[in-house]
Amino acid sequence: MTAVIPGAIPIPRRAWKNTSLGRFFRNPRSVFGAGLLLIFVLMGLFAPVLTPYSPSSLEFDAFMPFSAAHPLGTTALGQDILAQFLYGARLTLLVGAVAGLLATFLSVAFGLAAAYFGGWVDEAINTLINVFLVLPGLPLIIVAAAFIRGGGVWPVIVVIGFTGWAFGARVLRSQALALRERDFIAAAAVSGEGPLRIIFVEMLPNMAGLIAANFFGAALYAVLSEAGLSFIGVGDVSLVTWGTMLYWAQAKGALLQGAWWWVALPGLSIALLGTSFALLNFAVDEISNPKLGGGRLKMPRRTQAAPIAAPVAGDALLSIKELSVGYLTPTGVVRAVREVSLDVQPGELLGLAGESGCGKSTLAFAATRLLDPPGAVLGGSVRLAQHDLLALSPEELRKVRWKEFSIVFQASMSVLNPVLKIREQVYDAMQAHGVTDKAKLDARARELFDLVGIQMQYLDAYPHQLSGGMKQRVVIAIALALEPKLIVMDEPTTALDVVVQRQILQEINAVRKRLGISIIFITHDLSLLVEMSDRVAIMYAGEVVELAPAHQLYAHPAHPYTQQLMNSFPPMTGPRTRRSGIPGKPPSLSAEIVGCPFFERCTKRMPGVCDVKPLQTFTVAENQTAACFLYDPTVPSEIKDSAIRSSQTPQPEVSREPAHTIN
Ligand SMILES: Nc1ncnc2c1ncn2[C@@H]1O[C@H](COP(=O)(O)OP(=O)(O)OP(=O)(O)O)[C@@H](O)[C@H]1O
Repeated sequence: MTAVIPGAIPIPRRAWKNTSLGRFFRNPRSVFGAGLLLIFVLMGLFAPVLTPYSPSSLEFDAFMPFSAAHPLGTTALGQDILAQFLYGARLTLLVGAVAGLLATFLSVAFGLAAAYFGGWVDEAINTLINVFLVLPGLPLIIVAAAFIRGGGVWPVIVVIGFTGWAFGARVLRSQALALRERDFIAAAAVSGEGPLRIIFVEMLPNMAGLIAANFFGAALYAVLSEAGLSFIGVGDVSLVTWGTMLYWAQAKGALLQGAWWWVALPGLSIALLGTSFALLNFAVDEISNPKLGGGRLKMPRRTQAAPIAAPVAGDALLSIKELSVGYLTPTGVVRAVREVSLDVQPGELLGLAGESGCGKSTLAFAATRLLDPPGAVLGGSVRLAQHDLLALSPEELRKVRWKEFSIVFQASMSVLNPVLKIREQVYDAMQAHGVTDKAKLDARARELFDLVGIQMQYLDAYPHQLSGGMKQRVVIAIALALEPKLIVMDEPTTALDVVVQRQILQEINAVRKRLGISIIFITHDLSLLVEMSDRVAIMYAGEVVELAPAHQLYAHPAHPYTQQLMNSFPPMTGPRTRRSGIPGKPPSLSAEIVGCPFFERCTKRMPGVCDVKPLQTFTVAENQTAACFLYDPTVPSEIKDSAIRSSQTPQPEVSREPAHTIN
């Protein structure tokens, strides 16, 4: 019996009619296509039962009319036409199925290899595909078949298979290339899945419809090619297929003799077989794509979070030291992160904020070894517990990722594979790290769903059946699967509406406190960050310009940039007032920055100090640091006082650029 949770919209148990087989039988095209194919298969299988004659026996008179003994008469050579037709189905289907499979196998192998390995492999395969596509199909088969003429059915199958793969390979290559760029493939690679598993478990199921279409197309091509070859007398005309029936009917003047059915029967059957392949092609495509098979399920009521425990204090879990990261572009190096040092304590939620383009994501990507070229770490170190993250080999990194730390990105719900059920995807991360026991996997999945507030029934849903918020919860559940010590969350809720964002953020915070994991949290919502973080780091132009406990940062922001940033947001309490952004724009990260990067936009700037001295970080209060010369004990207090005084009088605008988005 399905348990009913009050207030929730239960997912009905998967009725038989909702299974792939159920949908197959409810689809008129698949029923008609499969029905036709079944008739032909049964005809071939039961040929010895349906007719007493051998198809090649020449013992009867030529062109005998219809009779009880010969319901379809006889051929010019005295063979029973019904026997020829029934037995002909056997070889015709065999050629279609086996040559279709062979061509499909080659298409999949070449198409996937080209897309997955890229580079010279792709170039070589693409050239081969182009050569096969440029060569005219039928003449190519005729030439090839002429060499192996009279060798039975297998040479015909081989020739058709080897000449019929190129078009499918091109289509599958394009599909695989598109899939390779999808987030869920990148996520599978990041979670440690090997190339074979990625190809066979992640990519192939997503291509099932196309592969099936390819198979039916190739089978149709094979049947028609065999008929064409036989009809013109190439191939083995001593075999009995519908193609050779056409050949003999034409050669012996069946139409002139009035025996039109000798031509019509195999011709019409070939057309009907083609129709059944085409119908099955459409149906399989629909069934293999879960998006076409079910409705969207509604958001369930969230479960109540358990009481929250305080975070555990102790030595730094993550220690980033003087990390410098750049993008090596043709016009020079964009120095996106500049000698950043940050520590994250066990159980701590460290918020990271700053304007768009200040290097938050680059810092998160570089620290977790996810930076792709042209990004490169230019210096510094990252330690997570006992691991020197930047020095780990790919294999060592694979073992550490998900187990020691995991990552949730902006809109990372797109990492969910659309054709795999949520359950399989939750299991995946755990299986990649050696948890294979089904009971343990199931128990853990249930635990995780409970943690992030999703009903268990959704384990058996497909991603498209979940709302955006639920998908994001699933991704967070997956990130929690192996109880990592640290989760890096880069704007994990940006793609969601404000209400769902809040819910999920609160949920994340509750889970974090309950499990004692550390989180680096990047979000555009600074007031929320202040509310939920233990400490907040403010980044500007690739540097951490202020680091302080959240309440301290809120009550006494030290850096003028933080102060101006805070002024850009509505207050958490009190009346709402009109807010403006920070005038001006950050400096170019490609250029050398002398002095304070915020100098041009700062209302408290001290010319002659801030724009000439190398930037340093100063202690402002207990646990609060700021990269600002207002806190430099060597700068005379008169200069500081004058700068602060002048900031209280209206400032000339440095730039009339529109305010920037604050992230
Ligand atoms: N592939 C790239 N090539 C060159 N420059 C890049 C590349 N990716 C990012 N950058 C630059 O690096 C700087 C930091 O970008 P990053 O995405 O880390 O900032 P961010 O603070 O996370 O911004 P956002 O909040 O918009 O994501 C920006 O100036 C950006 O233009």
